[in-house]
Amino acid sequence: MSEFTDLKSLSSAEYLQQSGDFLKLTLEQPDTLEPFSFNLTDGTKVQVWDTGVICFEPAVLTPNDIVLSCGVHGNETAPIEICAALVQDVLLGRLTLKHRLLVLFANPPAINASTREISENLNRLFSGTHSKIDGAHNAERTRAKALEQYVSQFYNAARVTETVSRNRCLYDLHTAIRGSRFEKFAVYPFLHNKPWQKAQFEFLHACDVTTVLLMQTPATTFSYYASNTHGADSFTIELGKVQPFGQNDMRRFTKVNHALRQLISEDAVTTKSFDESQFQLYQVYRAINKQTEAFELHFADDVENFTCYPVGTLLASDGEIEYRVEQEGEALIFPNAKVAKGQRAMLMVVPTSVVHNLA
Ligand SMILES: O=C(O)CCC(=O)N[C@@H](CCC(=O)O)C(=O)O
Ligand SMILES: [Zn+2]
Repeated sequence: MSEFTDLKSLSSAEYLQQSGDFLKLTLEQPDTLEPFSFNLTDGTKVQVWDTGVICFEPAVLTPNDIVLSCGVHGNETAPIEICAALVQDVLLGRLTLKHRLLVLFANPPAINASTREISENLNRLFSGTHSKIDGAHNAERTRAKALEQYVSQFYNAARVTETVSRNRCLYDLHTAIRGSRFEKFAVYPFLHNKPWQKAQFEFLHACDVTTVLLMQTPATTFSYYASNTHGADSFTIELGKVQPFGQNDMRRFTKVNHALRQLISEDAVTTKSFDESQFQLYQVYRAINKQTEAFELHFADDVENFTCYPVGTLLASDGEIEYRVEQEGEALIFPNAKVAKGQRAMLMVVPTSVVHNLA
């Protein structure tokens, strides 16, 4: 389609069929988009459920239900660019879909504003937190509730046969505020002591993600919601450091791009057998929550995720409270003094192994 095609002269369906640019359509109408649907020439049904919410259903049934999400934090642009290109290629017939797919551009107003959030952190509002009675009403709460409904609708609408059990996954793609000793890493939500999945580590390896943080407690994140509520294989996947649109070096995402495209268009992703020695595995040693507005970090903004300091080093203070390194090998991750009071301001993590609980 010509780059001069005017969105306003076409219906949304016509625009999408001609341009494949679902991200542009979403960002032009960031608050709401009337649902519509059409079929691709190969029979794949395309349904737009809302702004940023697009569902694809191939004509032939497979057991896999795949959700890809991005833009939960509006300034994390690389995953948004990856997903937008992937959706466009499916819509324009350059990538043939094999499995049911739901793609979510999670927080369009924050993407437009190039900010992490508008009113509050969307990724702290899942598993019903959006509707806690003492909470505020805002666009992120409304969106968190809607996203839960769309994910439920997607998984529940799968055409189930009696003999085939379905495989659900949800990969929530992010980038981190800081640089990282290990550029890409995943957060594996708490599985309530069920075994960690070897096939999922193999998929992460194919995505060029070999650092994994294993969580030991429930969370209010999107990935924990998908895992705990829907039994999906799910991760938060951090693909590098935040950059403005157009400033991502897309060559750094070749492997993850390829793996995601294989995931949706082929029977299986090409993987290597799991070998723990090729991974950096961590578990949470302690979570440090911001208790007062006096919370401050005692290291520089360019200190990378997974940095270790000697035992006794002062890392943060919160009024009278001091947080010092307690254990050899303890590494910091996601330090952020700007979070809301009561929220996680930093995690301290330690190396671990999964061989004792792996399926
Ligand atoms: O770089 C940071 O400090 C934050 C990056 C980010 O958005 N991380 C996610 C992790 C979610 C999880 O724990 O699964 C977040 O904080 O929401
Ligand atoms: Zn994020």
